[in-house]
Amino acid sequence: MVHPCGSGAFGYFEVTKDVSNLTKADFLTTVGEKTPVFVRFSTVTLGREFPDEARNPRGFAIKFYTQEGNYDIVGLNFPVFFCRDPIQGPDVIRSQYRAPNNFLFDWDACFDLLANVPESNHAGLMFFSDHGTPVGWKHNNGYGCHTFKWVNGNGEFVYIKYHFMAKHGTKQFTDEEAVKMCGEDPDYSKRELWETIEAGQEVEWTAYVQVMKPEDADPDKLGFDPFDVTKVWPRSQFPMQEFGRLVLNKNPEDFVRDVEQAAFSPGSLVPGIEDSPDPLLQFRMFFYRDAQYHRIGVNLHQIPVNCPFMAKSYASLNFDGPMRADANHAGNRQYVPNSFQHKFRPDTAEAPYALNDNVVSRKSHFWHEGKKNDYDQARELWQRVMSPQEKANTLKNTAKYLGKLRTDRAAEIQKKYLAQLYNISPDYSQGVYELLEPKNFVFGEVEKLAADAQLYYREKKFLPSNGEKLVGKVPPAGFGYNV
Ligand code: HEM
Repeated sequence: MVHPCGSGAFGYFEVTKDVSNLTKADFLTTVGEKTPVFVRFSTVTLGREFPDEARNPRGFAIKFYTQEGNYDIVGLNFPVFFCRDPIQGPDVIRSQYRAPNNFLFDWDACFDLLANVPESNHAGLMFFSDHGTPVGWKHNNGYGCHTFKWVNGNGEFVYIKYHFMAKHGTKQFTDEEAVKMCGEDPDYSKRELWETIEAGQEVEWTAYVQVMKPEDADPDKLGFDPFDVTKVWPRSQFPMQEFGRLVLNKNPEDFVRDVEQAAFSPGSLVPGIEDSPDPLLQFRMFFYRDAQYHRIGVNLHQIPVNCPFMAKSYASLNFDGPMRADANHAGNRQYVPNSFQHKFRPDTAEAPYALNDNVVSRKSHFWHEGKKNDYDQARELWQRVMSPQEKANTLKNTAKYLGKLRTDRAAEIQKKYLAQLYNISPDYSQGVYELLEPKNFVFGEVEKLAADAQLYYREKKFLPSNGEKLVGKVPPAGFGYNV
């Protein structure tokens, strides 16, 4: 179970810049238009009653109640995730979770996964920096993380990434301050949001997109895979374009009804916004609802916070079943396309969700797999972006937790993990090693391992094969079945 500890609030999204040339999404086409929203913040792997200032990534999930149905952005306060292969997602979660035999937090598992998955160390660097202990929910930026597609009225599309930048600025606790706050007020983040809104203040983020033309989405030209959720798009190449503001101004009335039973899904899309060929995103589009059908029930959309109450014609796709109490399609056909006129939308023949094209999947040719360039962006973050103070804190935090390993494999895990850091930047690795207590190996062993740490647990079949790569445009010959 993930993201159980969290809280949220209602508000609105307002379009501030015209992006109608990029997307036909109805709620984004008119400057000044306001759409109601609900936003839930969370820690990822810590329990519901666990102190919410503890070291962890933060969930940042937005539900837009649009007139075309609900649209969810289910993001994080990190712009990247720990893995790119969707089937590895549950492993990432379990490695940061409690050990099943004794239910104790398991630092061996956490570092073991980072040690063996080269691409996880971009998010790993953020995790152990003070980014892992932000001051409450409101001093966080929110990121969509994945690459999405915006499609305009002419059927033309661009790839995009979302950024929600905290208007109140970002703030972080040091490890010591966060640990102290966990004891003083285990509900710090939840309380801060609640009290800010109760005091009549608004909490706000400015929304930006980065835009990439499909013909530019070629990893060989870019030097990174634009569909890899462990990578960012450099802002110098893909500038941030403002398009709106996200404002929270109303607290929930009932925690269980409005917050606990909120259900977000990356598959909850509206026309004009589509997925990209990112396999982890495509996987998420399906399984969130499965988790929620188990957690809440099949008619979860009838819970007020999940109900698409703004939709011009609200006809649920869950025909019949338990808890069903609404008009059951109200006499409309329960399938599309059909030959009947829709009772509420007589003017449209379009299916509720029509895809722009049929390129929605990719072969498992991860462009960075097994290459040293997997570390390039983490190196950029370490060497160019982080201040000397931020680096010093990161070294201290990392060494503190790396020193907590207890299993008989501890030294091996520590060495392999430091080999990953060495490939990011030798001084990063050396800095952690110097602060590590106790030291059960010499640094020379780390240097040796680093030579091929990029190949740890790489399956040959996933290494990019000759000439095969995913680019943003449909190849003239199509893919496989598509020829
Ligand atoms: C394959 C990798 C992943 C797995 C297996 C996974 C799994 C899950 C599951 C099972 C839930 C609970 C769904 C529910 O009951 O409502 C969840 C919630 C969530 N996930 Fe993921 N997740 C993955 C990757 C990601 C990524 C990449 C992001 C961000 C871009 C993300 C952001 C979130 C957020 C924000 C929530 C909580 C939403 C809320 O507040 O209710 N997850 N995830």
